[in-house]
Amino acid sequence: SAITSALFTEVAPPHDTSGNKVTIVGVGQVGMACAFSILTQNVASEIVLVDVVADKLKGEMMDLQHGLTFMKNVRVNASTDYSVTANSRLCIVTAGARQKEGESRLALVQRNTDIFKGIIPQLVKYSPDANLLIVSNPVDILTYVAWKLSGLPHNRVIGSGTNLDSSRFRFIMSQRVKVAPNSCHGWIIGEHGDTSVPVWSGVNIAGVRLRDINPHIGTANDKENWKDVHNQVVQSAYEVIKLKGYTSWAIGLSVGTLAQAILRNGGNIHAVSTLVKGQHGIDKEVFLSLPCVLGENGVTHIVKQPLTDEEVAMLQKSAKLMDEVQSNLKM
Ligand SMILES: NC(=O)c1ccc[n+]([C@@H]2O[C@H](COP(=O)([O-])OP(=O)(O)OC[C@H]3O[C@@H](n4cnc5c(N)ncnc54)[C@H](O)[C@@H]3O)[C@@H](O)[C@H]2O)c1
Ligand SMILES: O=C1N[C@](c2ccsc2)(c2cccc(Oc3ccc(F)cc3)n2)CC(O)=C1Sc1ccccc1Cl
Repeated sequence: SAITSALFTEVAPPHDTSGNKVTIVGVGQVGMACAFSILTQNVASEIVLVDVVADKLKGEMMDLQHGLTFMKNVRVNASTDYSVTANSRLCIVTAGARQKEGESRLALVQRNTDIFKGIIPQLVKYSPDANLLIVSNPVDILTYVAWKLSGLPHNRVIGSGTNLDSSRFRFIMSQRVKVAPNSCHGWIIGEHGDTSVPVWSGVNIAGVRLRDINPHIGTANDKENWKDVHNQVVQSAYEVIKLKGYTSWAIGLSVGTLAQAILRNGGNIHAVSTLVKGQHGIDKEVFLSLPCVLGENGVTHIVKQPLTDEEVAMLQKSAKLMDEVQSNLKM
């Protein structure tokens, strides 16, 4: 235009994409909480949104764009066409159908698997070098589905897994001990949701293991009933749903932190869902959460936590059940 030609002398053609591009598929409650978290934590230089509902997609894009003057150099774009996602370094998938009243989790899995058949190949077509971060539920099985549909190496297909479970555990623990949540340490591993596994031997504050103070911690005969902390992790998920109808902010902050570890090649360790065949006696191709080192090549290492026989048995039970569900899926 007359203004831009009066304003600028072009030196070289600008690239149409930036170095730190993140795609988010699904602009529902979770997807937009992830977008806002990534935007405000300055994780990405470009955020691209994809959804099938065009009006909501454009509205969410515009609403974020109108706030960009308050942020550092971030671009926000959106389209129902996956070509807009080209050259993403990280693709986050929050798309999916919600569990219907009385719907079995297996039925939900098949519905979301069918949705993934239209998403995952498109993401890989335009960003073959990207990491995939799966959030949609059931997240462990859908991370397996995404891995199979993508053809990517398993280290680059990650599920948010028990990252949110672990964060809720640490917060509830902090309320008991009355110190900051990020100074309370504990790892929840295994299957995300109702059947996750708290590793009581690792629960510590400043390296002081609570089990060394209370040897019964996490057991039925613990007078302080620390086992209830894990029960509250599950109950609080249902309570938030009952109170506000969905959950968003905690999972959004969790995903923002995982995205930062991956995009900054941070080497940070988080409980995320990864291929656990060969770990803790598991011989099935299933994804469960263990403490993983995260960087730009996805999961680079798995921490070999010493676990009790009971903890190993719970992991193996989840692995068996998930393998059965996966074998019944029409991929
Ligand atoms: N892993 C976790 O810890 C965790 C925590 C909370 C929620 N979740 C899961 O995240 C998912 C999203 O939750 P929500 O509350 O945002 O749901 P939502 O219904 O608000 O949003 C889902 C979005 O996906 C979109 N969508 C549906 N089919 C699509 C397709 N084929 N392509 C692109 N987009 C599509 C919908 O249009 C909608 O905007 C659910 O599966 C939920 O269970 C996981
Ligand atoms: O906080 C959350 N909100 C959820 C949700 C979000 C929108 S609709 C339902 C939610 C809550 C309760 C049960 C529930 O049921 C499912 C259904 C499928 C599934 F694979 C996992 C849980 N889902 C999704 C979800 O995974 C969480 S985290 C969570 C859930 C249960 C126990 C412990 C935790 Cl840490």
